[in-house]
Amino acid sequence: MTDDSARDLAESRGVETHVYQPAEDSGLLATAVVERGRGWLLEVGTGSGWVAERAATDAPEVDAVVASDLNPHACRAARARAVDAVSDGDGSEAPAFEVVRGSLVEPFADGAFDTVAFNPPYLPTDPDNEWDDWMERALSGGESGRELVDPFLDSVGRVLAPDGVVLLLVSSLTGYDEVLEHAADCGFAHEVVVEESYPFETLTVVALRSDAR
Ligand SMILES: C[S@@+](CC[C@H](N)C(=O)[O-])C[C@H]1O[C@@H](n2cnc3c(N)ncnc32)[C@H](O)[C@@H]1O
Repeated sequence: MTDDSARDLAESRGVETHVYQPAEDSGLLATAVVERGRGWLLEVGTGSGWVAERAATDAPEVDAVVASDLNPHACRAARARAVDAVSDGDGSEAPAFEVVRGSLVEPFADGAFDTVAFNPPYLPTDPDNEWDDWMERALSGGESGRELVDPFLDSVGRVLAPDGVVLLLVSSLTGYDEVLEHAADCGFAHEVVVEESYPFETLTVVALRSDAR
């Protein structure tokens, strides 16, 4: 079977091929966001928008939520979720959160957010096995697993308000120590918010704050 016919079959059976659906990693990030999110919150790489909805509806210290993704299918799914999340869901009320299409924090102004949350694509992927679709963009962190995490850490400080916090999901598959070393090089101190171990990986959400405070 060709890749295209496999995809057609998956689509005709309603199997999601374009948008990452909530999984254990999403659940851990949502727990951290509800516990630690505050003020204006940006969720980078929102996928289905499920974490952003939790931030908008369940996080007591969060005032407003913006969700972003590079994937246009994800942006559409997240926008539909944001509309459905308000009481009548017919579009007459403001959506529960705003959705912006763009890469990492590029679309956003300096110092705009008190909290930035990210569950990045993190699986180390052999370049010969890249599969080149939106699901690859959701899952693959390139050869090292850190091809999105590193540029995110390099740029996120720009959009953080003074005293802002980053909530970043890190997998042991991506290299926990390497990610935290890069975060330290970018001027962040870290603290573990929540951690779970599974048969093949340990997932940790770290809170990162500028260590220049
Ligand atoms: C592991 S999924 C997480 C989805 C969702 N946040 C969750 O926890 O269920 C990673 C998401 O990052 C998005 N993504 C990949 N590259 C991106 C980029 N350069 N800028 C913004 N989002 C990106 C993918 O499209 C995908 O939706």
